[in-house]
Amino acid sequence: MAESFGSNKGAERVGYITRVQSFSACHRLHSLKLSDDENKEVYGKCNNPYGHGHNYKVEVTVRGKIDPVTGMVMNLTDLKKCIEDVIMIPLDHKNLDKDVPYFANVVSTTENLAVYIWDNMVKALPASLLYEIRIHETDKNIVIYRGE
Ligand SMILES: Nc1nc2c(c(=O)[nH]1)N=C([C@H](O)[C@H](O)COP(=O)(O)OP(=O)(O)OP(=O)(O)O)CN2
Ligand SMILES: [Zn+2]
Repeated sequence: MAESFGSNKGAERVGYITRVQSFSACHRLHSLKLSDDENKEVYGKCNNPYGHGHNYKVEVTVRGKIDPVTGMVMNLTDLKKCIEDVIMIPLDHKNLDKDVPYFANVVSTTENLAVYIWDNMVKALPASLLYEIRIHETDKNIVIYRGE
């Protein structure tokens, strides 16, 4: 009976670890596939030609086996370095639409920002570890992307 409380689960335990990173950037929601009037209609105030800013908060979650020797899914210090390379250097204090080539013809919605971060984080992390990118665009607007 006592075994069912965790002592006999075998060697493999799976854990999820998350690191949170904030960054500031400005953008404008504007689709090259829509007319100016359609853009105004779809994006409203967020289509303002002079843009607007956000203090984004990104949660990067990795999932994997808890190494029985190190006790870690991965070293959070290594995850911190990946976040610096993938999020902070290219995005912090940037104009997403003008400074980040990816958004030259991709609308800088938070959904697309999550895809951008996912695609680059996947390349920076060991294989199969990335589980979720969660972005708080504002206190009220949250986007989740899991690579689907
Ligand atoms: N599906 C999406 N919809 C919207 C996005 C987005 O990225 N994906 N983005 C925006 C605007 O860029 C902007 O972020 C909206 O800001 P705002 O309306 O000010 O944010 P809040 O809703 O949190 O503010 P309120 O205080 O409630 O007005 C719009 N849509
Ligand atoms: Zn916005």
